Amino acid sequence: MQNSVLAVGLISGTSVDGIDAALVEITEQDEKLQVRLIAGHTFDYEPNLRAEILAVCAGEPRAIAQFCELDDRIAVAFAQAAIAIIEQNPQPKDRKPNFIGSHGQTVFHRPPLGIDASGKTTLGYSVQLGRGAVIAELTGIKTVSDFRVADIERGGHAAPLVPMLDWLLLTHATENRACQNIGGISNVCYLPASGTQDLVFGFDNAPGNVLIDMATQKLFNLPFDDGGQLASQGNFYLPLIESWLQQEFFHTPPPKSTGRELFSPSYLEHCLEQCQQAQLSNYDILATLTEFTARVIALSYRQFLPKFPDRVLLCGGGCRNRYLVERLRDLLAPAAVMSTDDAGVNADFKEAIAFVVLGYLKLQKRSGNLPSVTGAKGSVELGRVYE
Ligand SMILES: Nc1ncnc2c1ncn2[C@@H]1O[C@H](COP(=O)(O)OP(=O)(O)OP(=O)(O)O)[C@@H](O)[C@H]1O
Ligand SMILES: CC(=O)N[C@H]1[C@@H]2OC[C@@H](O2)[C@@H](O)[C@@H]1O[C@H](C)C(=O)O
Repeated sequence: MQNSVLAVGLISGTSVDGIDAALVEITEQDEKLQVRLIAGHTFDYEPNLRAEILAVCAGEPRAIAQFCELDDRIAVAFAQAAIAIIEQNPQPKDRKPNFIGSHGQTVFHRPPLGIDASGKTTLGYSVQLGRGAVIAELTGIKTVSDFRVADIERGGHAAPLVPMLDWLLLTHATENRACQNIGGISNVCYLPASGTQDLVFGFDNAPGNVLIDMATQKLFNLPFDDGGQLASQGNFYLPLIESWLQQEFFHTPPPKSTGRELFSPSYLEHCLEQCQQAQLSNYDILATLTEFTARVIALSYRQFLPKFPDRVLLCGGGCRNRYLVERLRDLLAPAAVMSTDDAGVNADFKEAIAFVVLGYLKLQKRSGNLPSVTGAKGSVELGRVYE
């Protein structure tokens, strides 16, 4: 049976740089999914809204009423992004999207702590703002949202969730692959050749651009290190990197997830103080933070992946940082390193596409999580539908 749907995927990630919107057509035949990206666009947050999101992410206290107001402001921005991408890309016969899959904006993420000696269970907690009900109301389109809740209820980390898309679209017949997302935070998904769903393995493995971005803003008053050109003018300082690599998170076995709670402004401050004590120039500092990011990724492969991959497929904004990619090529040899663009999945909009696919699975009453990745007790449908 062939089934074709049109949908919009929406996400703002941990970089908080803007809302990624993807207009996508999904076609399914004999359980083989085909995903066509019709259009992708990033809609920048209005600066005041972005500043408020970053303040909440950094743990600044807010009254519950302010928090709810922020939730609705984000939802309105998401709805506007959906409407804009639909209007900018009129479809034949005035075809309208069947649904929106919206991840929202993560502002807090705490992994599950499991069961302690006294028998107390602490489930994870993950807060995404931009409620689906408002998006559905403003767009008039059925919206699937709240994707992380059900996995958390089963004891999982509810992150990363994109490995379902990686498995569906990027598994290779003979090659062991790793999909490496470098967003604000980095996460990896290991796809064994012709592997079944239960053999997929993935986890949040490193900071992504978060430290590099914060340092670029602080030291150079620029939003990010375009192409890695600032870092490429410096020399990295290995003794500091080696000491930073000792951090517990990097040595904790998966399942594991993290966020801006760990790689926070105060984490960066601590790094910067040490760099200044070592008398590094601003260029050296960026080179050191970039090398640190690349080495954490490489270390995680050697420590935790079942096998070293034949090929690494990069996605997320970090794959536009040429210096970082060059360092990864060196550190991940002999694996071939390229972008998911070269394997048929747009590297900038992969996460937005993933939330279309997860929304599609929900509407088909199919499970969306991978317990082998999130550590949940079982497979479960992800998301809540708002009409
Ligand atoms: N040309 C470029 N050169 C260097 N870095 C870039 C470039 N373009 C984007 N980036 C980096 O990518 C970041 C955005 O990446 P992305 O949109 O994948 O993050 P995200 O989706 O917010 O994060 P996450 O995947 O953790 O949720 C920017 O903040 C910037 O650091
Ligand atoms: C809680 C949360 O939003 N986590 C993000 C974050 O950003 C990257 C990494 O950490 C990943 O685990 C996840 O996002 C993507 C979309 C995911 O769930 O696959």
